[in-house]
Amino acid sequence: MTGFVDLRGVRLTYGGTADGTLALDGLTMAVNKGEFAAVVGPSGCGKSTLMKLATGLMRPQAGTVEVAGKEVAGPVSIAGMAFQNPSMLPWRTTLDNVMLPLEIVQPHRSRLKREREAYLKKAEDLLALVGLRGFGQKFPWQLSGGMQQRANLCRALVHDPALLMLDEPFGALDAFTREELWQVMRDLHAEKGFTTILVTHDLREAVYLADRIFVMSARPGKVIMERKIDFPRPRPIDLTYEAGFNDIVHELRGYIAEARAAA
Ligand SMILES: Nc1ncnc2c1ncn2[C@@H]1O[C@H](COP(=O)(O)OP(=O)(O)OP(=O)(O)O)[C@@H](O)[C@H]1O
Repeated sequence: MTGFVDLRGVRLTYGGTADGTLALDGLTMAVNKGEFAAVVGPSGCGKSTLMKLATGLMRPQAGTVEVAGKEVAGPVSIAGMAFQNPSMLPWRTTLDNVMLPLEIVQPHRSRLKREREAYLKKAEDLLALVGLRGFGQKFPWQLSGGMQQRANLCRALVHDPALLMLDEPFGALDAFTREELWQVMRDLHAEKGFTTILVTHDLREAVYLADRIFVMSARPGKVIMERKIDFPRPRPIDLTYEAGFNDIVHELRGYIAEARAAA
């Protein structure tokens, strides 16, 4: 069975195949439709590179990358992305930042002028869903880091992507804000049902949010193991303080320590 996101035998070298950096080699993974997948691994193992391949920002030198049954040959328009740095445009209001993908991604781009009111409502509804009701007219620099990251998630989701790619989106936040945002993410995923791939260094974050965790080797990265996470949903945040939860975090930590030692 092929996954909604399907990478097979992928190799990616930066800066020329002869003397470049081999980032990924023999990477194979398949993420099912609607699944919340997390990718963890030693620093520099190629996690961000994997995200660039799955969103079509780069092409592999060997192997195949498919999304929704189609070989990825350019930027994947059904994907939304959010990174550690929200990078909001400071001269646009929060609402206008959230609306930005609609000015770029088809078919929304052609419809935006005609259906502006409906799109505005959609963006405002998303802001409300992440706890930012009434903040649309503020500029990003008037928001806290956690609020900016909430708005960033809205921007990644405003064009209803079937696939959401998250690269360390909560990494720069304090522990309390991070836990709040995990719950926001949990609820958005439950409500919208998009397929998600989350790259994170935070094993608690991975275990709390994911249905399945892919563990990568040290560079050149490949998937060395998959761990299914069966906690029922919706998952209360207190789960992260339970013994069974911490056992899984500890188990994953062991795999990564082994991968680092084998490098
Ligand atoms: N544009 C680039 N040019 C050359 N080498 C690169 C480039 N981007 C990444 N690399 C190298 O490829 C390897 C994988 O990088 P990547 O950023 O994918 O790893 P990562 O797992 O996301 O890292 P981290 O855990 O530190 O965030 C690293 O050795 C990195 O130095």
